[in-house]
Amino acid sequence: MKMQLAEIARALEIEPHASWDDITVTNVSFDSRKITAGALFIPLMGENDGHQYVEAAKKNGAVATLWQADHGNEPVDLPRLRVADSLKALQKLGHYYLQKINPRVVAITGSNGKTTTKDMTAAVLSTRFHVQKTPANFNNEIGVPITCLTMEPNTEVLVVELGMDRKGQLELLSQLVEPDAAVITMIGEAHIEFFGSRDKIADAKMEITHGLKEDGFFIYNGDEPLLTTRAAENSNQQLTFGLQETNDLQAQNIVGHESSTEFEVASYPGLKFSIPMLGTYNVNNALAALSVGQIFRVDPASMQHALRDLRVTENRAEWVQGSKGEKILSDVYNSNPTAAKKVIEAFSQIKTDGQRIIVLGDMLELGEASPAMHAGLAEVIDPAQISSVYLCGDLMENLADSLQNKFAPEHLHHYGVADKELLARDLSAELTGNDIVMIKGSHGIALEKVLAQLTNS
Ligand SMILES: CC(=O)N[C@H]1[C@@H](OP(=O)(O)OP(=O)(O)OC[C@H]2O[C@@H](n3ccc(=O)[nH]c3=O)[C@H](O)[C@@H]2O)O[C@H](CO)[C@@H](O)[C@@H]1O[C@H](C)C(=O)N[C@@H](C)C(=O)N[C@H](CCC(=O)N[C@@H](CCC[C@@H](N)C(=O)O)C(=O)O)C(=O)O
Ligand SMILES: Nc1ncnc2c1ncn2[C@@H]1O[C@H](COP(=O)(O)OP(=O)(O)OP(=O)(O)O)[C@@H](O)[C@H]1O
Ligand SMILES: C[C@@H](N)C(=O)N[C@H](C)C(=O)O
Repeated sequence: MKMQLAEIARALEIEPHASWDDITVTNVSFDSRKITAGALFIPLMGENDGHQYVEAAKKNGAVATLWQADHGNEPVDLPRLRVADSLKALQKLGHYYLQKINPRVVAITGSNGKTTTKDMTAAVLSTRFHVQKTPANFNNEIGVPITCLTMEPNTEVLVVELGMDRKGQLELLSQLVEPDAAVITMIGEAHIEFFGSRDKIADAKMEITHGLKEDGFFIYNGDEPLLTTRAAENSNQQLTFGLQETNDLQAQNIVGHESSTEFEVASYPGLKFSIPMLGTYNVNNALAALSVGQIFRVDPASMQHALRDLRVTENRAEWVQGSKGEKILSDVYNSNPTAAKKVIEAFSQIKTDGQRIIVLGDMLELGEASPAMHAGLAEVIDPAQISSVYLCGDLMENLADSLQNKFAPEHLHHYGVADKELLARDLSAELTGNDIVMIKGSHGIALEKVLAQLTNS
C-alpha cells in the first residue's frame, strides 16, 4: 500500500494535522517486532496490550500509530491517530483501501479447504489478472483487513480467505470485503464446539453471501445438502461443484497418485486436469477454483496449467523426507473428523514396500461429541493397510481404546501432548527409509514439532 497519513486520517474521520500530508505510509503492522520503515503501527489487544510496544514500533521504523482514546501515556514524538477501538479502525481502513484500489474480490470460506482453495483460485486467476491473495492463514477479523492493506495499487483481483469460529463473524468479514464471488468449500465439524451442530455451522457459513454484490456469484459444494437447501433461499447467481452429476462442474475419472491426482470435468470434455496433491477432497477444492475461473472467463487450458504447476501453502498434504529417508505426509496444519478421515483414507491407498504409519493428534473444539468423534476415526483405520498408529493428546485416548482390538500393543502407541518429543523418538526408532508416515492434528497440538524432529529441522 502507499497512502499519505492525512488520507488515512480522513478515512478514519479524523482531522489530519497539516504536516501529515507529507508523511507517507507504506504498510501497516500490529506487531512492533515486524515493523518496517514507513509503517503505521496498529496496537491491538492480545493477551497483552499492544500499546505498550509503541516505542519499539517507532524504533523499528513506524512513522505513525493508532492510539485508543481510552489509553493515556500517548507517545509525544510519533504522529498518532486517536481512535475509539484500534481493531475497528483497522477494519475501517482495510475497507477504505479496498474501495480505493477497487479490485474484484473472491471470498472463500468452508470448514476445511479455505487455504488450499485460495491458493488454487489465485493460481488460476493469475493467468489472466494481477492477483493478490491472503498471506498464509490471515483469515479473521484481524487478518482480513491486513490482507486488504497488503494490496499493490495495480491489484485487479483479491482472493481472500474468510475464517470464523462464531456466528456473526463472516457477516462482518463479508460486509468488509463485499465479494464479487463467494465460495463455500464444504461443511465439516471445525469449531463445532461453538455451534452445536453442522446445521448451525452451515448457517454461519452462509453469512459469506450477506456482503456479496447483487450481481455476484455464490459458488458452493453441490454435494452438501446443508448448502443446497440454503442456496435455494439465496438470490445470487450460483454455480455448484462436486462429484455428483447434478453439479455445474462435476469431476469424473479421478485417478489418485502418491503426490498428485488426475481428473476430468464434465463441462470441459477432452481436458485432463492434474493437481500436485493427493486426495479426492483436493479435487473438490480444485473444482471450486475452476468455478471461479469460469466466472472470470479464464480459458480452460490456462486453468489446467495453473493447477498442474500449483504451489500450495505448507503442511497441507505436503510430502517431506525424514532423516532416515522415510517419506512423511505432513498434514499438521489442522484437524477435524471429516478432514482426518479423508486424509487417512487417501494415505491408506498409497503404495509402499515398507510400513504405513499414522500419527494423529487431538482434534480440538469439537464439543461434547468430541470423545465419540475421536473414537470414530477407527472406522477408517484398517490394520491391513496401517502398520502402526501413534496417538498424541488426551482425546486420542478414545481412539486408542477403540483400536486396541485391531492393533497389537507394539503397534498402537499413545502419548500426552507434553510427550511429543518422546513420541518422535520412539517413532524414529521404529522407522526405516522404506516407510511412509502421515502426521495430522489440530493446530493447537503443534505436531509440526514431531515433524521437525523427524526431519532434523
Ligand atoms: C491480537 C494479536 O495480535 N494476536 C496475535 C498475538 O497474540 P498474543 O495474544 O500472543 O499477543 P501478545 O499478548 O503477545 O501481544 C499483544 C499485541 O501486542 C503485539 N506485540 C507483542 C509483542 C511485541 O513485542 N510487540 C507487539 O507489537 C502483538 O502483535 C499483539 O497485537 O501474537 C500471536 C503470535 O504471534 C498471534 O498468533 C496472534 O494473532 C492472532 C491469533 C490473530 O488473529 N492473527 C491474525 C493475523 C490471523 O488471521 N491469524 C491466523 C489465525 C486465524 C484463525 O485461527 N482462524 C480460524 C477461524 C477464525 C477464528 C477467529 N475468530 C479467531 O479467533 O482467530 C480458522 O479456523 O482458520 C493465523 O495466523 O493462522
Ligand atoms: N475440501 C476438503 N474437504 C475435507 N478436508 C479438507 C478439504 N480441503 C482440505 N482438507 C483438509 O483440511 C486441511 C487443511 O486444509 P486448508 O488449510 O486448505 O483448510 P483451511 O480451511 O484453510 O483450514 P483452517 O481453517 O485451519 O485455516 C488439509 O490438510 C486437509 O486435511
Ligand atoms: C486457533 C483456532 N482458531 C483454531 O484454528 N483451532 C483449531 C481447532 C485448531 O487448533 O486446528
